[in-house]
Amino acid sequence: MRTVLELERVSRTYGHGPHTVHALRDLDARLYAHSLTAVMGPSGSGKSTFLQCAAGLDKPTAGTVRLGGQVISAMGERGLTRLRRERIGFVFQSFNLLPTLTAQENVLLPLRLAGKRRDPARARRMLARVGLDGREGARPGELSGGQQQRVAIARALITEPDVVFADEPTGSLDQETAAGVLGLLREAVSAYGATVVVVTHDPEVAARADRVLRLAAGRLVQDTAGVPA
Ligand SMILES: Nc1ncnc2c1ncn2[C@@H]1O[C@H](COP(=O)(O)OP(=O)(O)OP(=O)(O)O)[C@@H](O)[C@H]1O
Repeated sequence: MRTVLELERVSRTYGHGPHTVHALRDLDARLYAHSLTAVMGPSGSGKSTFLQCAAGLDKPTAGTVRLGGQVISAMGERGLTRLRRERIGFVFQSFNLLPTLTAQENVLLPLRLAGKRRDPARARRMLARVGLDGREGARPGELSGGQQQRVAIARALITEPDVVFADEPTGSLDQETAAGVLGLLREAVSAYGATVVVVTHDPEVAARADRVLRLAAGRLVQDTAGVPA
């Protein structure tokens, strides 16, 4: 299994002195290519902090994060912004689509931001793959929650990122719609070879993941892939 992302002895603390919060403590983890990993754990266990450090949205207080062998935990903000645009895809609980743009324009946004060629046919193909054939011109307000999340997934995949990070992607959807969205993330792995990391409380996601990482109090306490925690 090829390692895409590696966290080595990563700690993230907030605050100082007696008020220090240890959100992540000396955490080692590897994420493998072409797999769906669920990151689980109780509220406050460090899941969001893990995602933010792994995705270059936040910097660890100590330790190293490597994406494809490149140390990203030492990169400056400009480099990180570029890296996030070009090599990482994001899917959020609240979809985070731009309300004034159509589905197609939302999907093309990462390419626009990266200064790359925006090919409408490619966006349409991507929207068709997520089951939104014919809805290219719809704005987010005209789409259901599940459909909006499908647009967000298409947007996350259009740059063919090294890793897609999804933060509670099914959190605001009913069970049936959530199952559809989860199926799409699974398909992104099996059909397109994507690497997907989902932070979730949803046991359905964990049940369909290739691997589950469980955090507690900022530590990795369980790894179902059998790598010693
Ligand atoms: N910006 C911040 N300032 C201070 N403390 C923070 C900050 N962000 C997170 N923390 C603390 O770090 C710890 C881990 O938080 P984190 O949000 O990573 O947990 P989580 O597992 O994602 O929780 P949840 O499931 O509730 O979203 C918590 O104790 C939290 O209060």
